[in-house]
Amino acid sequence: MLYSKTTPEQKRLALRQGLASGRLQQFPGAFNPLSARLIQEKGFPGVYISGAVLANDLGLPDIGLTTLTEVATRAGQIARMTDLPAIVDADTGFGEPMNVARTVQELENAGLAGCHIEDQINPKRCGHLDGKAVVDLDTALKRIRAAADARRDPNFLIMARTDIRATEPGTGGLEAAADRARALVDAGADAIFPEAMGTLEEFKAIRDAVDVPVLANMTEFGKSRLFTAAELEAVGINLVIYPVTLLRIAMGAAERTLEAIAAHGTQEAQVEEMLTRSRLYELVDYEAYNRFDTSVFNFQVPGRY
Ligand SMILES: C[C@](O)(C(=O)O)[C@H](CC(=O)O)C(=O)O
Repeated sequence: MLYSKTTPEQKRLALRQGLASGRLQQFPGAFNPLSARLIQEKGFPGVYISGAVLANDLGLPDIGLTTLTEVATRAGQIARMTDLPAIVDADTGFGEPMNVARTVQELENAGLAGCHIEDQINPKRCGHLDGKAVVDLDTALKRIRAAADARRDPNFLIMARTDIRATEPGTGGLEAAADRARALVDAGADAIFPEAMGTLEEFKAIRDAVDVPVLANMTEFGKSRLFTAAELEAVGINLVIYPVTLLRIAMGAAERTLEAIAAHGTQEAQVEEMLTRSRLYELVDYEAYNRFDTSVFNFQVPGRY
């Protein structure tokens, strides 16, 4: 009932333990607090909170328009509804290294278990689009150093994302990504998110370059094929995210339903696809609120007062 009773510290520890377990951690992207409940119920070990989803949810493109306050607030609302650790996309960290430091502290305050900070210039783009540019190495490293220094809980995960792969064609970009990944780890990154890897061999090259956990981004309609968990595990990937999957599928269903209502004057044919009223109530733990109400109502004030 209400918010999760698992503390942010416990969630961060669970995230660290999951990453150290040697098993691939699958983190689906929650597009709202309720979907985080569903992710937990289905047995996943964690929740991802996508910057693209947070921006798109506001009707905005994912080009760095959202503010730290918006991201921390919404990510916090999602994180508090689940016992699972939640990792949020902190884009470029919302400014200079000093801003990155504040970003990390605000995300800690919001109950997140970790975040990733990338090396794109502003305005940033989706990592799977062309025409991206990255900041120089010095700036990229300072962002990560600032993030690592600012955290108060040593288990808050600082993940460095590098977008450099797609800025240089051929193997040049891959070598640049491996070099940058090594430097980012030296600057304090706990994990690496190599963006827009094309093949499993590319993921493996980054895996071999660093000795911290490596993330794979299985976003649809992007530059990477949708590798299975088994394929990713076989090349040593530790964490896989499905950032926009649930939003895309939910919006797809919403679009089809609106078309059906417009065409047929009823949603009758769509009802079978819906979460039923009772299933929805189950997800929000409706019964627990009723029990709480009854127990408070029946509470007997002890006679000594
Ligand atoms: C991971 C990502 O940064 C996100 O915001 O979720 C996006 C996902 C997407 O646009 O599909 C990305 O840049 O890959």
